[in-house]
Amino acid sequence: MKVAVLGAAGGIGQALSLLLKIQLPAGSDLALYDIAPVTPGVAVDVSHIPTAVNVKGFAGEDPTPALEGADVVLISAGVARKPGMDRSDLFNINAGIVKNLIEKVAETCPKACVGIITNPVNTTVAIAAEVLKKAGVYDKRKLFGVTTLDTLRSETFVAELKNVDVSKVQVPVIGGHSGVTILPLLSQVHYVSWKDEEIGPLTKRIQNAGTEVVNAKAGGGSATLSMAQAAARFALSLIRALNGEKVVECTYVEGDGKYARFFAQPVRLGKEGVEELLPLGPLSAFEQAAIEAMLPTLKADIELGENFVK
Ligand SMILES: NC(=O)c1ccc[n+]([C@@H]2O[C@H](COP(=O)([O-])OP(=O)(O)OC[C@H]3O[C@@H](n4cnc5c(N)ncnc54)[C@H](O)[C@@H]3O)[C@@H](O)[C@H]2O)c1
Ligand SMILES: O=C(O)C[C@H](O)C(=O)O
Repeated sequence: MKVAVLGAAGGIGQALSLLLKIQLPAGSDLALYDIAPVTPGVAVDVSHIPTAVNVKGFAGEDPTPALEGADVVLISAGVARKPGMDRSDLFNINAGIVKNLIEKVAETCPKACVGIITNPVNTTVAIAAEVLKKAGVYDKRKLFGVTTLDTLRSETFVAELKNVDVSKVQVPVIGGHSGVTILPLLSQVHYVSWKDEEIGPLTKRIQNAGTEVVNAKAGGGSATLSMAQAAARFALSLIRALNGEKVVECTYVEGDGKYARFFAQPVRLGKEGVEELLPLGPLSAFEQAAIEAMLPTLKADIELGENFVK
């Protein structure tokens, strides 16, 4: 199994590379790529950790050598938010970066599973889909927006608020990855009962958690360490599935289009990527209303990405 990280010299990329070096199955190859000249050095650095994972680093304008033979490509290349910005403010720079990188994926490893971390995820995934489609290699089972950080945050905040063992908390998070499009299905959390007045504020905290980090870092970037853990969890689940296990994760994929072309939802992963879209399950009146309320934003975000490529 070969995993390529594009954006590997960045805040997320370096921490993710470390986690993958430590946790990928023995015999895996890890290719680290970034435009930053330090990237081969990042690879040398993590390569000294004694695990049976082969690491190579590549810098410069062309990601092709990193992508050759890749089974999984994780993309965190691009710019991050500063206080006062929305994720959508990153579109002008990150749209072109994702488009160019995905063109190389389409040429070099068209059958790879691709996880997009670069914001605005609601839009960059649509860009990636359109680029792959144009190249005639789009397989919707293999393209993912990585929304796992919303799941991690939901697990953490629910456990804190309800004083329960965090390792037992599971929270499906659906929709997209910005503001009101992030919807944790708190009504489905097992072993927890809710007061009506808890749901609104907790939902809002989860939706604004990215901004909480951006403000706390005060101009020094956005979530990197928790995001690296989220991306590692997603990638390791995907790799277990590609190796034959059945694994369930929430992720932003092209589904049945009931709500929007792309929608984060629980999916069963298998040897070819998404094997089955799982039902959202019973929704509370609050959750049903929140889905309806997010759809204009989510659909506009998706359309922006589609039009960028067309
Ligand atoms: N999906 C999520 O939940 C989530 C969470 C946190 C951050 N993000 C997003 O991830 C992205 C990266 O965040 P970060 O904190 O790692 O930023 P960063 O600035 O620390 O790192 C970005 C890296 O991308 C590299 N890069 C820029 N253009 C490139 C190109 N054309 N090819 C290859 N590499 C290129 C830079 O050299 C840099 O090393 C941002 O867009 C951020 O908003 C997403
Ligand atoms: O909030 C951001 O800009 C980064 C990321 O999407 C996050 O949720 O932390």
